[in-house]
Amino acid sequence: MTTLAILTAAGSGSRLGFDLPKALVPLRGLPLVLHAARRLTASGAVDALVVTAPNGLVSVMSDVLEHDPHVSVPVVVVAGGPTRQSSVAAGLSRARADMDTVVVHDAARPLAPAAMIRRVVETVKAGHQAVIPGVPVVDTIKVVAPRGQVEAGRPALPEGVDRVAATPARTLLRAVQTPQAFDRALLVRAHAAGAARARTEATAATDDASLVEALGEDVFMVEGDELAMKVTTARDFYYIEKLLIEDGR
Ligand SMILES: Nc1ccn([C@@H]2O[C@H](COP(=O)(O)OP(=O)(O)OP(=O)(O)O)[C@@H](O)[C@H]2O)c(=O)n1
Ligand SMILES: C[C@](O)(CO)[C@H](O)COP(=O)(O)O
Repeated sequence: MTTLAILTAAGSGSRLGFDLPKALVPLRGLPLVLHAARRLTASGAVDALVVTAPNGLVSVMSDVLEHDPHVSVPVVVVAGGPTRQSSVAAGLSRARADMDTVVVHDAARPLAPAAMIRRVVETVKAGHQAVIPGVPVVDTIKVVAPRGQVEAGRPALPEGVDRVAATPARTLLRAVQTPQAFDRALLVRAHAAGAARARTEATAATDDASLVEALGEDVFMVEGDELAMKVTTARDFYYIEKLLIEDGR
């Protein structure tokens, strides 16, 4: 039985604001997607890779990955969709029946360490069907009431003002990272059930585990890692570059 990793790399990186799609932006000379692919390979926990590429860049992405001596597992590049959820679904459609475990990882998290990748995959192999990494949050998190909905008995709020609806106990909150690993059949079922949401950012699931939760199935959490942080803005990019230099690479 084997493990497939779907590496999502089809995003544009609009919040990063560089000239290239985010996954192709070089970090210390190597595109983000290659950092992530090398770490997945180095973990020894992954047997094959499916990488999602922005429309029109499938062959560019293939060139980046197929000639890298450190990516020693078979790689297939597919065109992604309009949302992350639809891109993962495109990758998942390439999973073969003999692949019992599927790992979903973001190229936008290029430094996820091999030990953390193994931790997530091994927990699935040990019988937990959906496993995600999480880290404690440092801020107090508030839930605000949905905007644009008139709340009975309350005056309309001016632009730029939200009403706080709740304060979840911080000790129970975790910020969730990738890679997330799943029993393949469960992930296929979760994506099939949630497929109607995948078309737009407004409705799409922001991670794969939430599609599994929507089925009413358990999702389990293991310890994440600061190095698995997501590159969203330019500030994240320069911070992660500093982490990489400190890490001696
Ligand atoms: N249609 C999409 C959108 C995102 N992704 C991937 O999903 C991961 C997380 O997405 P995000 O950080 O939001 O990347 P972008 O969509 O590129 O960023 P932005 O929203 O700033 O444009 C990234 O590795 C990205 O390449 C994808 O494969 N397909
Ligand atoms: C999947 C994810 O990385 C978990 O934290 C995150 O939800 C992706 O969000 P994005 O807005 O697509 O970057």
